[in-house]
Amino acid sequence: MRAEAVKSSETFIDPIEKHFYDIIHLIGEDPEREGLKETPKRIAKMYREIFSGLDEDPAEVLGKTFPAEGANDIVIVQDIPFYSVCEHHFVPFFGKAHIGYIPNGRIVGLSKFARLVEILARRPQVQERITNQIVDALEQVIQPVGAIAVIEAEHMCMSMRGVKKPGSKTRTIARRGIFAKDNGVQEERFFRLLEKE
Ligand SMILES: Nc1nc2c(ncn2[C@@H]2O[C@H](COP(=O)(O)OP(=O)(O)OP(=O)(O)O)[C@@H](O)[C@H]2O)c(=O)[nH]1
Ligand SMILES: [Zn+2]
Repeated sequence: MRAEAVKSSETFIDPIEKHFYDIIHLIGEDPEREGLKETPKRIAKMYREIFSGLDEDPAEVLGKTFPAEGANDIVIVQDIPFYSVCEHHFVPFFGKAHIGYIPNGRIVGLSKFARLVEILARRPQVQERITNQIVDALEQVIQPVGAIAVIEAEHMCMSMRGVKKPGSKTRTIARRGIFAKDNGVQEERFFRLLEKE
């Protein structure tokens, strides 16, 4: 591979730009050719966007909750689409998240589930961690009777490179409270209700 390209760092607004300028050179391309000239800047801007979840706190996103006396049965928000970045290869993995919980006097605004998935996905991640962080955030903020999250995703690092198996899906699950304690009774209900879709 080539040596690092020479361009004064003053010409870069974002330090990420400088590093991508060098990477483009190192792979054997010309970072000064017209089509690539603005690419380091675009990538820097994109990285600030797709990793913006690192600056956000899941508990804060769910922070606003509401009382709901008598709401003591399962609530499911399903098919929340997301795009994340695999922390091993820095290529996308994407799919859908399904979240269920049984309230314990307090409920969460429905949009906040999508916001929660969004900020957890906008970080370098592994699928298992996002799944667990979803239920941990719910536990922390509203102490539900139980919480469950399922994520189904395709990993580009398995599709476009490496083992090259496009279409293969990974499913992860995380359970807290009653979902982990009642020998699968609530978990089975959750999956039955999901299948109704
Ligand atoms: N458990 C888990 N593994 C992941 C996730 N995303 C990517 N991986 C895996 O991370 C692993 C990294 O394995 P390594 O052997 O260190 O890297 P590699 O040589 O590039 O592996 P290959 O992908 O098999 O070519 C691979 O098996 C990926 O499939 C994820 O969200 N969860
Ligand atoms: Zn990967």
